[in-house]
Amino acid sequence: MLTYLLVGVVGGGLWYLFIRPLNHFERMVYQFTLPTLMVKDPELIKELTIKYFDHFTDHRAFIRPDIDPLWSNNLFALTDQKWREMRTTLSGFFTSSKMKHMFEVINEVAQNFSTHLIKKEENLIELEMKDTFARKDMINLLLETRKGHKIEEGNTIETGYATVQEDSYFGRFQNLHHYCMQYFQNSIFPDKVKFKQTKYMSDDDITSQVLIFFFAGFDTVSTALCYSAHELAMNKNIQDRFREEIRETHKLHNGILTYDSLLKMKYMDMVYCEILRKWPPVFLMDRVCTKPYTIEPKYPDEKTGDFKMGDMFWLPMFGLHRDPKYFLKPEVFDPERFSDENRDQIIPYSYIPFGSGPRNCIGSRFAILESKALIYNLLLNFEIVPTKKTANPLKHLRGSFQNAVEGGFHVGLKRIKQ
Ligand code: HEM
Repeated sequence: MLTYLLVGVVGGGLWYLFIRPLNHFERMVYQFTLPTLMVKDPELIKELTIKYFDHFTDHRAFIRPDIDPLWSNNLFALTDQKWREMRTTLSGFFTSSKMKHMFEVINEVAQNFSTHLIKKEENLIELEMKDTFARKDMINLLLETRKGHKIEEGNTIETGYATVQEDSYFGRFQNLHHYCMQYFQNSIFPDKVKFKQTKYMSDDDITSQVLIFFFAGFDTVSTALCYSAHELAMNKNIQDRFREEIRETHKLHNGILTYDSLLKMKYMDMVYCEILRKWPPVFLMDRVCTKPYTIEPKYPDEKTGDFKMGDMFWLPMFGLHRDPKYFLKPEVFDPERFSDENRDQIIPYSYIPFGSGPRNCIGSRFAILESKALIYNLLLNFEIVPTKKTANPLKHLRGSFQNAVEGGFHVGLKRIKQ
């Protein structure tokens, strides 16, 4: 009896402290002693991230500027006015025309990825994408940073950031990213960037931005690609239809992929949007209150939600994207959710893989472009199939800070004879 009482009291206390629903829109969680509002209501997401963005401009700082200036000066970590100025400067580097300008490089490396696999001359290449990429390439990246701006003949590609060995398949994709980052550094940031007519970005500022572009895009894009490979392997019909569209585009443009033709591919876009819906690489994002704010109650029995400076809220991407209120049968991989007819039914701000408002992902265009270029070249030459090692359903690895799955992403690549 006493045990039941104890369990009831402790359980109730924990529930009250950590997961009690307060209002229609929210759930309070604690990061140790720091109360954090988990915002579940799309309308409130809009209110806090767009309409009253001025009250919640920053992400939480993990590293003090005096300890690591390189980290704290990057766009993700910058706060308030410094963030505004840097964001204004950097936004110009991610416009459609800049992406168009980079496309040749992006596609060249994406093609190289497929060519390398074709050279294997194996009927079925069995791969674990994430593992290969994470273990081998991070080591290479850290140890072999060197100069150079070329793709060499043979089995090794050199970039300004890394040398990736020939058996490292998704590393070849990573090179796409490294290569483009080098482009940013060499071509878009010549010597010093002019900053608001009077100021200049220092070398350290530039390095900080290149650092965050690399890290923010490093794991996210390759994670999205791993999930893409898995879902396409498990959904043959979708893969076949997707390849059909790729072949049509290939034929129509005499085998030359252009920026415009890639982005015109509707089914590709539907598939990639659905990947980011079902498997958002960033499953949670934070904001810190920088100016006091009160959320007004919506229903008579609700209380106001008072934010003071330093309080936080979280945007739960994964939770929203898997909520049956917003996406029917959320576990089902269904690109039709993003067809022209159905897209309008998606409740605004229930789908936010790149975050929301002025602080959203600055690299989203770039991420989409490099992912699509890689998938295009891959599907043109290979059928992605499940192997004995393919886990289905995938299970997220608990206790990992990264977005990883139990046992890894195993698929097979079957060469398509042209
Ligand atoms: C599929 C790939 C990617 C996903 C899902 C993703 C997602 C996100 C999310 C959710 C945020 C936070 C947005 C918010 O707080 O509202 C973010 C911020 C950011 N991302 Fe990405 N990202 C991706 C790829 C990239 C790439 C390729 C780059 C760089 C080239 C990049 C650079 C950044 C930067 C610099 C920020 C901070 C923006 C700021 O604070 O102003 N991301 N990203």
